Amino acid sequence: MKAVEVIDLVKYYDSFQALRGVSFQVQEGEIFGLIGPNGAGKTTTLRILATLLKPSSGTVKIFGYDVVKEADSVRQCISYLPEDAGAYKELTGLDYLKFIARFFAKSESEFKQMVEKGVQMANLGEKIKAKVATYSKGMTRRLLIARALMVNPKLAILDEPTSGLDVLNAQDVRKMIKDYAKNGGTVLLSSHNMLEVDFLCDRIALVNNGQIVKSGTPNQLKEEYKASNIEEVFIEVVRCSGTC
Ligand SMILES: Nc1ncnc2c1ncn2[C@@H]1O[C@H](COP(=O)(O)OP(=O)(O)OP(=O)(O)O)[C@@H](O)[C@H]1O
Repeated sequence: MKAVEVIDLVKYYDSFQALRGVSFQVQEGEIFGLIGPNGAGKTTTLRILATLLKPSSGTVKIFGYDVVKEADSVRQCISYLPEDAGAYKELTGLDYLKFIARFFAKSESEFKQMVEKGVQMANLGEKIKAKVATYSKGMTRRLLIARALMVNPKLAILDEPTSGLDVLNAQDVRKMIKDYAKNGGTVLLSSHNMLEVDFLCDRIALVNNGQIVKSGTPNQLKEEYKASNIEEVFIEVVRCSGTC
């Protein structure tokens, strides 16, 4: 089944056109990455999918539900993690996970399962009982990713999940995302780190200047452009656009 179907998505901020006809699909169980430089339109796309921003035109469906006409049904399928998300600093990590789980769990046993899963995913050891105010950036990010995934969304929308993290924390977060998809979840993420998506994503779309300039599996793209990594592919695609 199609988890995401985006057709000819356009977004204007006043007279500025941030998205110029973006189309892509994500299949259930995939990790799909929107990759591109700062200002390419990744966050705008993700915020529209998360029902936080209205498109100017085009169609977006999440598991068959229209993000404009059926926003409530879409919200029940997704978990969205913004790039600049924060957690309540005065709560402990554990209390924060419990606070979130209360909104989503339909029974006491589901609540317990969610919290247990969140604690396991965040993998913060004894620090889970310390206040979020005492966490490093990496620890907070791990808590937030755990929060987004523990509620078992059909689709996790993660904006720059590893942004600002050191190598070890970034690797932990990537593993959390991989494990989530291995267990049947679908993930749509954005990144401007073109090297990490090789490891993480089943398929990627390269976004530049409000448009998807190329999409495929990382291997397909590297082969097509005889490149050793996605950064080289991106440079080649942008260099060639309009001239090759
Ligand atoms: N609220 C807004 N009002 C006006 N312009 C905006 C607004 N939000 C984004 N933009 C513009 O739209 C374009 C796309 O921005 P967007 O945040 O979607 O890019 P991005 O690919 O997520 O970038 P980054 O990697 O830096 O987060 C940029 O030129 C940005 O300046």
